Amino acid sequence: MLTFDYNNMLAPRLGGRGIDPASLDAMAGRFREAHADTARRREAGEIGFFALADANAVVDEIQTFADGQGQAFSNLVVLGIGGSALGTIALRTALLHPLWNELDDEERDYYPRIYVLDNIDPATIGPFLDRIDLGRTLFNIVSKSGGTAETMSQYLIVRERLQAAFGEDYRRHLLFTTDPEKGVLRALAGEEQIPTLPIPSNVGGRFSVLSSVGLLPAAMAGIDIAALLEGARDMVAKCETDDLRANPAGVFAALQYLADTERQAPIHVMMPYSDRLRDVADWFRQLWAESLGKQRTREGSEVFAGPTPVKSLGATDQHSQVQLYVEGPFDKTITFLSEADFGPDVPIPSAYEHHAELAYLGGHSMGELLRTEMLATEAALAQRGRMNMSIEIPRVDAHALGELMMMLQIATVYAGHFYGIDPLDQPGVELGKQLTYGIMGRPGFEQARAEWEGRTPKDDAFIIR
Ligand SMILES: O=P(O)(O)OC[C@H]1O[C@](O)(CO)[C@@H](O)[C@@H]1O
Repeated sequence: MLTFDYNNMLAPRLGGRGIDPASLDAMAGRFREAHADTARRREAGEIGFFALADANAVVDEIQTFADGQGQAFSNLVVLGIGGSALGTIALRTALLHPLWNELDDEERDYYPRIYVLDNIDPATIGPFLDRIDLGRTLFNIVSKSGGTAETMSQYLIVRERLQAAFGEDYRRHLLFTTDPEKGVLRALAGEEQIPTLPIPSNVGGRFSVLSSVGLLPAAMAGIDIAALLEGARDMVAKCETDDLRANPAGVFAALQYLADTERQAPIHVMMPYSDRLRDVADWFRQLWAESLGKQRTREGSEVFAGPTPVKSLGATDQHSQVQLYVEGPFDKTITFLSEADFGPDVPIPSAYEHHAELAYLGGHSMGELLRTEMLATEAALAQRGRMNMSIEIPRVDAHALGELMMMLQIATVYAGHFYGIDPLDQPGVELGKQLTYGIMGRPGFEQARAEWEGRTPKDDAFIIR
C-alpha cells in the first residue's frame, strides 16, 4: 500500500501558512456529499473508470492478443494524444525500464518496443516513419472520439504507407482502440475489417489509462496488467469510505482545494524523486488541468475554477525550480512522489578522505542521496512555511502504479465536486478544435473560419521582424 503523508500541509507544522486541521475536518460533510455524488454517478453509469479495475474479461482478451498475434511484431507504435497517450507513456517509463534491465537478449527480442507518437511535428513523424521497419510494426490507433485531428492525420499517413508496402495486407498492421459505438474510427473498422479494442463509452480519455488504451501497450511490453488492475482495485476499496480522514483520495482533493481557495495557492507542483515516476507527473498534469479548469459550475454559473498543475523532477529541478518553491510567492503546493525501495542501488565509493567536502559521500549510495535530498527539500519547504505533501509507493511495480493512478483519478472527481464543476467534460478545448476545422476547410465549420478571419487581423506595430 502507498503511504500518504500530509503533515507538511497543516498549520501545526507550518505555522500560520498551513491549513488549519479544523478546516480539513470542516470538509467532512462536503466530502460525504462528494462521495455520495460520485457513487450516484458511478451507479448511473456516468463515471466508468472505477469499474475498469474489475474488467477481468478485457484483461484476458488483451493478454491473449499480446501473447498471440502481438508477438508477430517487433514494434508497437501508438498513435494518440492527451489521454490516449500520456497514461501509456507513464506506464512505459515507470515499468518498462526495470523490466527491460532484467531481461536477457533473447527475452528482449520477444517483447516489442513501444513507441508513442503524441505530436504532429513533421520533423519527428517523417524521419520516424522512414526509419521504422513497417513489416515488423503494429500501429495502435488510439482515440476515444475517433476524430481527433492529430491522431487521424497520423493515421492517414501511416495507412497510405502500409498500403503502398503491403497492399490489402495493410490491415494486419493496424489495431484501433476507440469507443464501442461512436466515431469515424469505429465506422472505418467496420468498413475495412480492422481489429478493434473498446474504450467503454463512460470512460473519458484522461481517465482511460486502465482501459485497453493503456493495457494493450503495457501487455505487449510484458508489464503485468493483472497486477496493475489489482492495485487499482485495492485503491477503489480503500476509497469506499466516506470518512474523509480515512480516504486518501478525499484528503488529497480536500487539501488541494483548501490550499487553492483558503490559502491562495492555486499552483500544484507534482515532483517525483524518481526517473521512473517522472511521466506520472505529466499524465497527472492533463488529468488535473483538463478536469478542473472550468469556467462554469455544473449548474451553469460562472466560476473560473482550477488549480494549475506543474510537473517537476527531483533531484534535477532542485537546481532549477526549488529556489522559487522555497522563497517565491506563497502560491503553490508541492506533492512529492517517491519509492521506498529503489531496487539495486549504486554505492558511492569512498575517496578523497582528506577533503571533507567529498569524503562525506563515500559509503552512502545514489538511492540514499536521492532520498536524503527529497527529505531535505521537504523540510526546507516546511521551515519556510511552504505547503507540501508526499506519496510514497513501496516500489515501482505494476501494483503500485495501479494504486497510485487510481487514487489520483478518484481525487480528481472529488476535487471537481468541491469546486462545483463537472470534472468529466472539457468544453474549453472544443473552441480551438472548431477553429482548426474551420481554417483547414472542414465542411460545416465555415462559420468558425469566418470568425477566425474576422478576429485575427494583426497590427504591424506590434510585430518585430
Ligand atoms: O482520445 P481522443 O478522443 O482522440 O482525444 C484525445 C484528447 O483530446 C481531448 O479530447 C482534448 O484535449 C482530451 O480530453 C483527450 O484525451
